[in-house]
Amino acid sequence: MNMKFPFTTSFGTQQRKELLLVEAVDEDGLCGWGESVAMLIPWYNEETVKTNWNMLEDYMIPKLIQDSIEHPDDVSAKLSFIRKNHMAKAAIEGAIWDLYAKKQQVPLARALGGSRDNIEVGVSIGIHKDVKALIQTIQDHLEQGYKRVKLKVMPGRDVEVIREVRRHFPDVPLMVDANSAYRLEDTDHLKQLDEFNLMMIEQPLASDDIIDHAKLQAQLQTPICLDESIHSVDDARKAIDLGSCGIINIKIGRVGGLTEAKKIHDLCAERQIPVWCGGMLEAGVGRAHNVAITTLSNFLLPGDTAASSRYWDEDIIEPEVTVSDGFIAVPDAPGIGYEVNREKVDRYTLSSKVYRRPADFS
Ligand SMILES: O=C(O)CCC(=O)c1ccccc1C(=O)O
Ligand SMILES: [Mg+2]
Repeated sequence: MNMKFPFTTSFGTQQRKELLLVEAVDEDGLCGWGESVAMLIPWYNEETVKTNWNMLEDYMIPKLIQDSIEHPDDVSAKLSFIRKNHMAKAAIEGAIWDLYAKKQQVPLARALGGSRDNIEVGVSIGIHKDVKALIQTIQDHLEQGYKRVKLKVMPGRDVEVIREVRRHFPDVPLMVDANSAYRLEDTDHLKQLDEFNLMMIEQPLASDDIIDHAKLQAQLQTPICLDESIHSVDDARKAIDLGSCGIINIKIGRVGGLTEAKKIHDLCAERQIPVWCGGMLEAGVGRAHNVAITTLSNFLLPGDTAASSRYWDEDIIEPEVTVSDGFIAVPDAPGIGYEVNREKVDRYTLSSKVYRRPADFS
């Protein structure tokens, strides 16, 4: 699928998306859907669409197919013999969560323990070459009701750009995301951001770091939010203990699925660390999963899950995810609550494969 606009971050520009969908079908013919957020190039983490397919085919599906699954919370334990590959794990676990919720005839949001019936959303805006164009993009999204604006930044596209944005929008809830573009030596430079009353600065330093982030946070007033650095509830605990961040971005794919996402959410609630749901330019299935997890009580800040129409001329779900006054209404149909449009999925499909349980499975 091609996005409506090229999206530029400190690691590169993307517009074409290939996404891996997993459909889990039970003995009664009920089906659940999951979407991998891996990209075509391993920029954000080490996974790609192809490595996901490989991991699913060679290790994950053979393991899950050989015994019964009582509850979706069991999936991550069954797959724990495989290191990392979190986006592939999340794709299949997500399909099983959706299937489970449909079987229980409850919305996925409720199956996960969420209680909100609408969620507040913001928008993530890529690096623009031209500041005027950026101001216009921000203006357009504020008019559409988005509750906060996140700007991608990198060295050379930061302090002066934010100053100009603040001049136009002095009171807008604003944050920035560096996708690991800085180093600890940039501390003095990053301190200049404190004057802009930013909600947070997301992932300024290395994707595998929590030590330097703690040193940086000690020097900054603006809270650091970790994205890339948090892969598990243990990572979150260590980062909180070290003082590496004041806020955590939860992405279902990055942490290996909804079960781990819930654990991080619960830990952060206990430790009074607000969380919000990050985005990975998802199509409808992934977007629907993000909506469901965001209904949990400690998702206290607007997420990056914007409307389908921000990204796609046509999404693969019905209805599409829509935003009104900065809120998404959480669907109340069972499972993810949106229908996957099979005709559209078929039209976009490059390859697909069916894996069946052995005939003697009981
Ligand atoms: O609109 C979205 O889905 C969020 C976009 C976004 O910020 C992002 C997109 C791709 C990879 C990483 C990130 C990020 O949050 O760091
Ligand atoms: Mg980020």
